[in-house]
Amino acid sequence: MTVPPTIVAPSILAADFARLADEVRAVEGAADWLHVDVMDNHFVPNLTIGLPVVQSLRAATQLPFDVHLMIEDPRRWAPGYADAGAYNVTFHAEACDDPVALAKDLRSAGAKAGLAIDRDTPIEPYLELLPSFDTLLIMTIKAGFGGQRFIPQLLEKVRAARRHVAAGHLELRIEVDGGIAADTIEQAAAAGADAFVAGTAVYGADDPAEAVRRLRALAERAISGA
Ligand SMILES: O=C(CO)[C@@H](O)[C@H](O)COP(=O)(O)O
Ligand SMILES: [Co+2]
Repeated sequence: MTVPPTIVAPSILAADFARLADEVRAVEGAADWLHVDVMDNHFVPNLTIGLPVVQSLRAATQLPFDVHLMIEDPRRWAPGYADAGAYNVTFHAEACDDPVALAKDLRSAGAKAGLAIDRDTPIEPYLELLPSFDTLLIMTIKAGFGGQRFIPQLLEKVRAARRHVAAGHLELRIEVDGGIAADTIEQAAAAGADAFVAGTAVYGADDPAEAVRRLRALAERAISGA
């Protein structure tokens, strides 16, 4: 698989769940990854979908799945998503006492491994773990719900992560998630993010595929400094 320089990942949390396969196909050809938010009503106070839905959806699209686990006990559940064909499986640092061991399990199961950092979690303690990961997901809201307002102060974590990645020559995606839209994506890209989750901004648009293309163009313009 060729690796695009900028990833846009529509979050199906903002899609119409009664028409999920159609909603996914609406962004196929425009999106790079499909972001799948799994919530268990314990780690976050919201409940979404789980493994059976991901397994069924896997057959409905060619898009790589970017699974974002907002669950307790990710060591029990995360490898199942890799087995179901997820491209990238991201779990929260706050929910896991041995993130490096789980990253190894995910890679052994054939997936990329992602570490997520919620709004109130500092990034510094996790920087030294990053060589074990393929993706670092930095929440730009408090995890749990779509449609929240982007918190620009959280981009300081993105800047710190980008500096660390550059200094260590790490191969790591820095993904931002929460409130990413046409008026916020450029700041996130300029701070050093290169993967962008967007739920409301994509599925709330009249033309979701066009919304994805527009977001990517804005991010690429900010990254190139144009
Ligand atoms: O993980 C989450 C929410 O916890 C996100 O992936 C949201 O689904 C993003 O939605 P928008 O903020 O783009 O509406
Ligand atoms: Co998410």
